[in-house]
Amino acid sequence: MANFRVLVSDPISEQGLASLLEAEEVTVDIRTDLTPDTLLQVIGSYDALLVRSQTKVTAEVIQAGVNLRAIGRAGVGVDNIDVTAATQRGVIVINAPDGNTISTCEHTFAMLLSLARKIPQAHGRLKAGDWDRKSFVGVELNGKTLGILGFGRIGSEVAKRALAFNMRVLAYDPFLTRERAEKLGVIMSSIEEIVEGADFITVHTPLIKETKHLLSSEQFARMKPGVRVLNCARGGIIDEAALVEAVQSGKVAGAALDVFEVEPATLANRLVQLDEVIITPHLGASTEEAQINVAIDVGRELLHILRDQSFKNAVNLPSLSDEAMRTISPYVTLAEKAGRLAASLATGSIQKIEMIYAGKLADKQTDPLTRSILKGLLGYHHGEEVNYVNAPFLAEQHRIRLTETKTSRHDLYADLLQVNVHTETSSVTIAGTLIADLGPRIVQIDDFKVDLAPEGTLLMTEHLDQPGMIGKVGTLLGGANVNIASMQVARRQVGGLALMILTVDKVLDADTLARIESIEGIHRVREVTI
Ligand SMILES: NC(=O)C1=CN([C@@H]2O[C@H](COP(=O)(O)OP(=O)(O)OC[C@H]3O[C@@H](n4cnc5c(N)ncnc54)[C@H](O)[C@@H]3O)[C@@H](O)[C@H]2O)C=CC1
Ligand SMILES: O=C(O)CCC(=O)C(=O)O
Repeated sequence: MANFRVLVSDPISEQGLASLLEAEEVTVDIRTDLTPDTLLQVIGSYDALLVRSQTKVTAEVIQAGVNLRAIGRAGVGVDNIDVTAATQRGVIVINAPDGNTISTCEHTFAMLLSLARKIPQAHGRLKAGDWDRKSFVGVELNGKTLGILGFGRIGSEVAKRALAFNMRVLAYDPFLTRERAEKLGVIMSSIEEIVEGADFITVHTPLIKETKHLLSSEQFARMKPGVRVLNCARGGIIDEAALVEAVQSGKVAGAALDVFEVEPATLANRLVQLDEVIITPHLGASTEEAQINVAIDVGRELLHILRDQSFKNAVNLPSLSDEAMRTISPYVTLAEKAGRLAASLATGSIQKIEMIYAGKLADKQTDPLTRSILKGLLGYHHGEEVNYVNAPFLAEQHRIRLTETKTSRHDLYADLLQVNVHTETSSVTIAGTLIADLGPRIVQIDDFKVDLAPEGTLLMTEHLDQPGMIGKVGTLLGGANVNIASMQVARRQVGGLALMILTVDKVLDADTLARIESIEGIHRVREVTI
């Protein structure tokens, strides 16, 4: 049994990690004391790395992790992981997106109420021995407008609670539909409508190029006087310098922040010092429940990856529903084998790969098939370093043009997957389909119609369609003690070029291949194990 080594380098609930800790084939090392340098020294001997947000998984760490197959994040945001570097190296990055949604939403709501009623400030004053009732007059949430920027898991949960407090909720998210907004009882709005119309604004987007400083001085200028803003998502979505100014000018009556542009935040951050700003040290997901939930989710999926089982929550792979995965998975093997076969027949450096999905396949999510074709194609030349994660990246790196075409009709087959590979000197076409009870079949090689199970070692000859050719090859193979398991012959026209494909029981030596190639009338011989 394989023995996988997993390094857990941040504090993660051991109760949640039980499935990983108890797996017979997995050794888990929990080492939360590693410095960046020691992490670099030890990472080479691990198959997987599990982190929360403390460990910085840099390109250097990923490079040093020569055996790394996966990096797991016990939480949502993966901004402490260099996902691009992981993708380039073919390392899968997974997160645990669902486990801390409710905790972070509840923390946001706790901050919303605290902000409205100045609870932290009043608490601090009384703890200091001062019974001050005048300074802490708050506002009600009842009847106020809450603007939510980013209406994903957390944003939509915040909305439900706000509605229960009789707030009017405006929501903006590029993926929000009117239908969903209506169903949840929120008003689908633009960023401008939220900025100009809300009494409270809360952000729940990831921190990406498009959301960096989503709220900046320009937006603060257009807000209602006395607006209150919250950030329990990521530091940097609200421009901190602009927020300081807006609070000091009185435009913003208060802010509640769980996250900061630089963490840990210190007294050097002016927001930490402003009385109107209430703060927590990135505690959104810090509940017993959330920490167990995210550990269960990430531990389970990591185990699936190590066991080569299907897994969820990959950040650098397309995400498919279970149903979509079920319908597409029978084609995955066909796609990879079609890619490998195409690579074995193509001569010269590949310039362009066309992938055509016809018939029923045209309605499916075909990204996993495209990745499988590329894995088969590029893996033929580059070996094991190519996987589903880095195959598109490697194609891009080799400046190979990729095209994908979908067409809902096919004259002969219910569904057909076709790969056209163009090199600087030639082109190869491979097409395949799934046939009930038989599984994947290759049905076309260039313009030859064939019916071939894509498995085992294939010997392919292109030769002149003339009497005796098959016999000569068969005799030669018999003399070399090579058994033929199956045979296909196709031709364009009588006496023209013909294609023969033999499935043979063992890989041929170079001498036998050369002797076949030297038979008169044989134009080309190729052998591939797929
Ligand atoms: N404070 C904490 O401890 C925690 C913080 N978070 C952070 O909260 C944020 C949201 O998490 P989830 O709701 O789970 O993620 P999610 O992926 O479910 O939702 C994010 C939403 O933001 C939307 N979005 C993306 N670009 C946008 C844009 N330019 N404008 C408006 N919306 C945009 C997306 O369409 C998506 O619906 C993440 O940044 C996450 O890292 C999550 C958990 C704990
Ligand atoms: O691990 C944590 O507590 C941080 C949670 C978080 O920010 C996230 O899941 O994105």
